[in-house]
Amino acid sequence: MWRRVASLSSSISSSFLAQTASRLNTWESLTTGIAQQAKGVIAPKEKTPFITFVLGGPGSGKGTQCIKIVETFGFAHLSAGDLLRREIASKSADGAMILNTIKEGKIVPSQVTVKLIQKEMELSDNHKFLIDGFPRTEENRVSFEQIIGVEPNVVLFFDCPEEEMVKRVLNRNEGRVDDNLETIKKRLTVFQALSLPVINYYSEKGKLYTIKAIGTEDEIFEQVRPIFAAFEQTVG
Ligand SMILES: Nc1ncnc2c1ncn2[C@@H]1O[C@H](COP(=O)(O)OP(=O)(O)OP(=O)(O)O)[C@@H](O)[C@H]1O
Ligand SMILES: Nc1ccn([C@@H]2O[C@H](COP(=O)(O)O)[C@@H](O)[C@H]2O)c(=O)n1
Ligand SMILES: [Mg+2]
Repeated sequence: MWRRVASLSSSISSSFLAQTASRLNTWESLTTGIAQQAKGVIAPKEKTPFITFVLGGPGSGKGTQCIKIVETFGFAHLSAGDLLRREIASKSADGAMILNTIKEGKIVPSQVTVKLIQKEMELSDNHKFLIDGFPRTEENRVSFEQIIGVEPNVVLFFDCPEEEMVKRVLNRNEGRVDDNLETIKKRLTVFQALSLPVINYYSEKGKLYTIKAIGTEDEIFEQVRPIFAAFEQTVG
C-alpha cells in the first residue's frame, strides 16, 4: 500500500506524512492522499486499516493463534519479537543492543520497534494487521500513536496462568535465546509491571477482548473466531 506511494513521493518524508496523518487521523491521508495530491495523481479509494494488537504473557499462545487468524480471516501478521530477531540476524546497527535486551527479558526502545512495524505496514498490500507482542509498555503504546497516527480497532489479550506459560516456553524448542528459566522469570516480571497497565488501558477504552488461553489450540481459537467474524462484514 505505502510501497506504491513511496515510489511516487520520494521528496515527501514518511515522518511528514505520519505527522499530517496523525492530525487528520485517517489512513487514507497517511497513505495516498498527500503524496498523490502533490504529484497531481487521482487517488484511488483505499481501504481503512484495521489494526489488532495481540497481547499476553510469554508463551500465552499469541503467535500460535495469529497463524490461525491469518489462515481464517486473511490478516497480515506482524510479530514485534520476530521483527527484532530479524534485526539481530541481519547484523544491523541496533542488532547487538536488541540481542542484549532480549536476553535480559527487557523492552527495546519504542522508537526502534515502532519504526520496524511502520516499515512492514508500508510494505504490505493488506489493510488488516495483527500486531503481535506490541505494545508491551505505555511508552510503546504512545510511540505507536505518535509515529503511525492511528489507534487499534481491537486488542486481544491471551490470559494464561504463569505455570502454563513457563511450561510452554520451556518446551518450545525453537532455539530462542530467551527461552530459559532465568529469562522467563524476568519476562514475567516485565509483563506484570509494564504490560498489564497497557491491557488495563484498553479495557477502560472498551477495546479489549480477553481470551482464556488454556485448553487446546483449537479450543482457544473458538473463542477468537467470533470476535473477527463479527467485524468481517465491515472490515472486508
Ligand atoms: N493451547 C496450547 N496448548 C499447548 N501448547 C501451546 C498452546 N498454544 C501454543 N502452544 C505452544 O506453546 C509455545 C508458545 O506458544 P507461542 O509461541 O504461540 O506463544 P507466544 O505468546 O507467541 O510467546 P512469546 O511471547 O514468547 O513469543 C509454542 O511451542 C506453542 O506451540
Ligand atoms: N514490543 C516488543 C516486543 C518484543 N520485545 C522484545 O522481544 C522479546 C521477545 O518478544 P516476543 O513477542 O517474541 O515474545 C521480548 O521479551 C522483548 O525483549 C520488545 O522489546 N518490545
Ligand atoms: Mg510469539
